[in-house]
Amino acid sequence: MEIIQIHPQDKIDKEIVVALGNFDGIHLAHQELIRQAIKIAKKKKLTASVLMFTEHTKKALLHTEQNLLMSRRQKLDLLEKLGIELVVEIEFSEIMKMSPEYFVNEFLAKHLKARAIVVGYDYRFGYKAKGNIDLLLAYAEDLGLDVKVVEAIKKKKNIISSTRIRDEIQKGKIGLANDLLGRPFTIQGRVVHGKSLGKKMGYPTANLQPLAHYVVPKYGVYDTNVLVNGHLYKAATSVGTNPTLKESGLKIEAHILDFDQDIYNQEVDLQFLTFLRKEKSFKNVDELFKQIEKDTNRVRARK
Ligand SMILES: Cc1cc2nc3c(=O)[nH]c(=O)nc-3n(C[C@H](O)[C@H](O)[C@H](O)COP(=O)(O)O)c2cc1C
Ligand SMILES: Nc1ncnc2c1ncn2[C@@H]1O[C@H](COP(=O)(O)OP(=O)(O)O)[C@@H](O)[C@H]1O
Repeated sequence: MEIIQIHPQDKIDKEIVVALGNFDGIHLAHQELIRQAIKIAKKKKLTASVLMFTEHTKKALLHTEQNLLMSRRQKLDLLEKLGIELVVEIEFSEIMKMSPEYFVNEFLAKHLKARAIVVGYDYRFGYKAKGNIDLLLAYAEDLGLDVKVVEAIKKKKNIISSTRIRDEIQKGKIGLANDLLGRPFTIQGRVVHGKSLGKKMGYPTANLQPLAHYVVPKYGVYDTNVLVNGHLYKAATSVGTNPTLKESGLKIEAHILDFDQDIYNQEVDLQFLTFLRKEKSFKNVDELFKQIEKDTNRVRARK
């Protein structure tokens, strides 16, 4: 899969079919859009592409909201796995300024050489999101562009959306979120140093520094898997502020079962499977670690 970063004036030299959207999470409905794009690409001999909006690095650093379902790396890896051939990245601030007409007639049709477009039923585009599906269809007809609009896909009577998945994760409904994603919600993070109390008490934990501004799962303990160096291990994971220890700030820590390696500074993938219990403030550290033992046993018992 080829990845290119462009500015509004740049032109690309391939004729493409382009799937449009933000694709945070690449959930089941996003996956359908991507399948449709690939189908059209095969039929019309076009390059199967996705247009991705990036944030200016400085702005991304200032970003205070924590709501992403995946990092850029995770998105690119999944798009490649699904069969996308080209990802075109452009800064959102540059797209935002284009009028709906310029976005379709100039940017998509001329600069990107889009010959077909795949969008979801509620797609908006252009300056102040003024463009909608009807407008897109009208411009496309004049240009002779093929447009495939994917209807709203539902699961359990509700439309699948990134917003809905974020809400479920924040409520601890990981099972449902994973059903809508079509895979486990996964936080990528680097293992950093904590207070080293875990090791002393027989339950070392890998403290994760997330690699993106992920949505934060409901505080509590989760049954998880963790991918370390290509190996998948079971792990009992805590998300929260560790109230027993009067700590402050968010901590995501995984006790990996049957594991005894130094993994400081390594990047791992933490896959959330089930919410086990709420975070609690225990009377003392011994009580806390008795409970951690029980949590670990529940994870061990999982098939
Ligand atoms: C499975 C598991 C469950 C946890 N549950 C709680 C909890 O309910 N309340 C709490 O204050 N801390 C909880 N923690 C966090 C521990 O306080 C923390 O992992 C421990 O103090 C070790 O910290 P360290 O990695 O900085 O050494 C839990 C940790 C794990 C691994
Ligand atoms: N089973 C395990 N689960 C998680 N981390 C482990 C495990 N075994 C060894 N480690 C290593 O030990 C570190 C955790 O030990 P801990 O005492 O909790 O230290 P810290 O407070 O720095 O997180 C991890 O970052 C990792 O390098």
